[in-house]
Amino acid sequence: MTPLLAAHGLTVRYGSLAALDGVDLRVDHGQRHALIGPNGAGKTTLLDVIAGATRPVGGRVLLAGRDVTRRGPAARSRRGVGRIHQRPAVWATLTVAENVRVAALPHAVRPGRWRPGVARRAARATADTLLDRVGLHDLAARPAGQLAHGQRRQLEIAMALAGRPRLLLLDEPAAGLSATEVGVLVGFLRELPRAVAVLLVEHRLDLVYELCDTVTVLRDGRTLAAGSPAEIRGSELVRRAYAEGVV
Ligand SMILES: Nc1ncnc2c1ncn2[C@@H]1O[C@H](COP(=O)(O)OP(=O)(O)OP(=O)(O)O)[C@@H](O)[C@H]1O
Repeated sequence: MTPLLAAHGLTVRYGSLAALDGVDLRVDHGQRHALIGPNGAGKTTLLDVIAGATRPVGGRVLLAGRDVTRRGPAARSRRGVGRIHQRPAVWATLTVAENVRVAALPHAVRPGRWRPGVARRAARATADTLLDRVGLHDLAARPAGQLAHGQRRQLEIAMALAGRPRLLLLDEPAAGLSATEVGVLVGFLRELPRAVAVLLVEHRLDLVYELCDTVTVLRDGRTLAAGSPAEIRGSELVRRAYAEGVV
């Protein structure tokens, strides 16, 4: 079956540094795939390339078999790529509900059927549902800038889901969250429908092993290992890479 995401030979250079050096990655429909590795391994750069925010100097990105290497972030989003960032990116002066509605609007009606009133109503309904799901319904009227970090994280996830992604890129979603908030996040991610595949960058290996069925380990811009959580957990190569300098 054609994979949802296929990346071949991705290379990104910053001066003499190869942030990515010929990386291959495959994510299947509905998969929970983790990307781990020491600091500076290239994990965020790989998400950037998949999201279309960074153009590689070599390699190709295919989404459901289509080459999108030359397409920007908006085109990737239309093709089903959603993303949350290391630092939650929300519009601080808009309310929580408005943030999700704005994110939902371009996806609210099918292309060619655009009518402003219909789209606005659909976006409003999507926002209501998603704010319920992430537990922010009671804060819907609050400016997003007033939210605590963990709440912003939930809001950004709701905004990403408003784009109806088939592939959700999550960059360290647990960073800066309290233990309770991590529990909420994990519960939420476990309940995500399988129609959404997840590519998760996370330093907390307990979360990786709990949430993911496949793990790819990067180091110095290259793939060090890939396999099931059990295989990665048992890998001496991975253990050494982590012992030598991580997190
Ligand atoms: N815009 C940039 N300009 C120059 N170097 C960069 C840039 N972005 C990333 N790098 C370098 O590329 C390498 C890979 O960085 P990247 O952020 O992808 O790593 P990472 O695995 O996500 O690390 P971390 O776990 O610390 O977030 C690092 O050496 C980093 O310093």
